[in-house]
Amino acid sequence: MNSASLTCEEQWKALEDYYCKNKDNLVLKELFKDDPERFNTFSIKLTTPTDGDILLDYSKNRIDCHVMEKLINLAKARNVEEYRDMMFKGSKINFTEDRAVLHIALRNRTNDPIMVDNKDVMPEVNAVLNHMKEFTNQVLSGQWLGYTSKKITDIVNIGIGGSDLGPLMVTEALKPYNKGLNVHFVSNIDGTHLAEVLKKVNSETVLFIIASKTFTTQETITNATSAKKWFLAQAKDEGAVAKHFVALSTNTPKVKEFGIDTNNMFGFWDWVGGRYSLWSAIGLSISLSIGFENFQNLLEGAHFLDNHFRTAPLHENVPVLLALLGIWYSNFYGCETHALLPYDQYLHRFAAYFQQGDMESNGKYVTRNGKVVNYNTGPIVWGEPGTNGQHAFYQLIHQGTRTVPADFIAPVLTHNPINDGIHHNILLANFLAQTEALMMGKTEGQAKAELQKQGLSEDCIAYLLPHKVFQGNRPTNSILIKKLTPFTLGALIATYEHKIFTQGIIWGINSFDQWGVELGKQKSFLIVYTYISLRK
Ligand SMILES: O=P(O)(O)OC[C@H]1O[C@@](O)(CO)[C@@H](O)[C@@H]1O
Repeated sequence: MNSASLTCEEQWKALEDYYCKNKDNLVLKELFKDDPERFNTFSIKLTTPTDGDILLDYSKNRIDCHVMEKLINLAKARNVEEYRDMMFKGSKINFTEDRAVLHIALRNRTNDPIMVDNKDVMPEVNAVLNHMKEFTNQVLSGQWLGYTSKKITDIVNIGIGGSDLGPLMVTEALKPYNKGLNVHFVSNIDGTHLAEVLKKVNSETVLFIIASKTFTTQETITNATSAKKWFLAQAKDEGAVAKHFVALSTNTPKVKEFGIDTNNMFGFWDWVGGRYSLWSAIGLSISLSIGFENFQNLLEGAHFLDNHFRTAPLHENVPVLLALLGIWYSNFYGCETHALLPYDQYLHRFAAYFQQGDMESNGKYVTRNGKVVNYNTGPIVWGEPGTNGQHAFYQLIHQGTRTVPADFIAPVLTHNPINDGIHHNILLANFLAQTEALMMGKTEGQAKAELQKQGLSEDCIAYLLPHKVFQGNRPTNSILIKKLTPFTLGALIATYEHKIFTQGIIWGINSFDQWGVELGKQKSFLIVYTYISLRK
């Protein structure tokens, strides 16, 4: 029987059988020795229109062609392609909230109609983009003036989760494109977060952006209320609020109730998930930071990757391959975590962003059929930029008892070639050396030879030797972009969004609701109200 025609269960069993028989035979240094073409076999290059190539090198994974064939067959058996097409068409695949999942519409640069409830969403998407463009240009040109007729110098984005992490990560990543505004983010209910920012801004030249899809999130509304109180204590005029507060939300009544002029509201829709919302009005702080044209380039990059994901065959599909490799480690090697290791300081919030993106999407244990899973779903996602991580946790990655699949990400070119580029050369050397060292390890013979060169006694060598051996065979992906630009960042983020989507479909879970965050919130409300009532 052609293995592609097996059922899901049979495909999963085929992978389990292959894993059990071959898990100890998949030794990377042997696989490379046996196949000089291994890199070419297990790497993919995407050529962008103007921002160079994007390379995925997945050759340093514990796979061979049989594993990849079985994983692709599993994806097919789990109808990944069908669900992908349903998402792009606007089907309500977020089945517990009866919503479409259409962050791809926010960056649908071809403007092809996308229907939700028999209505093309693109006219409204474009209307909000035009409003964002107009407002961005007004603020950056100095046309938009505060209550004392001064231009805006600082923006403060008040939001949390998807209303904070995306704008924060992107504005940090694209700092080289900043147009001059000082950009601040307040998210934590801890008063320290807002207090420290308020020390840095002037009520006459600050613009507060209240970012909240629901406009009911306790942290955000509390922070926004305190910011407004601080502002009015200085401006002393309710009329001044309209010049210094804008809202990003789906909830017009709540925005009005807060006291923000709905002309200063940038809307979006319930089919935009919070953790997928940076492409929407939630991205206003990004647009104000880097300019609307660069925000559009961010959208273009994501759209480029959307087209790749939508059209490339599964075995040449970057997000699908990353997803399947993650499944191979989570569900067969039993790995609990996945590390995102960007070798670029501008991407220092990249892992944090995908902690929500991945863990709030796939941290689920019930399938679309309402059954409790009997397999692992979303991994614990973590990471820090290189080379800092090397001095923090690489000891565990190299010699710990756990296998930590890791994605190494780097730009070939830096924005800051200081000191004749020596810094970037060292950074990239570490990027390359670490993935090789994780793969090759260090044998007892190699470690012994090194110790002997140090002139140590035989007893000392025997004592130290076990600690100096590296088992190696530790899996990594290497992702290289030409340079960190709005386009390549957009493509990179979309890559991981679609990886998460693909894994959720294979696990049969809903990646687009987040009931798990509600329980804690409800209890915190109860405690707050109890505390307040007791104080009276
Ligand atoms: O944008 P908002 O509605 O204020 O929600 C903020 C965040 O809160 C959640 O934890 C959901 O309650 C995240 O999913 C969301 O991004």
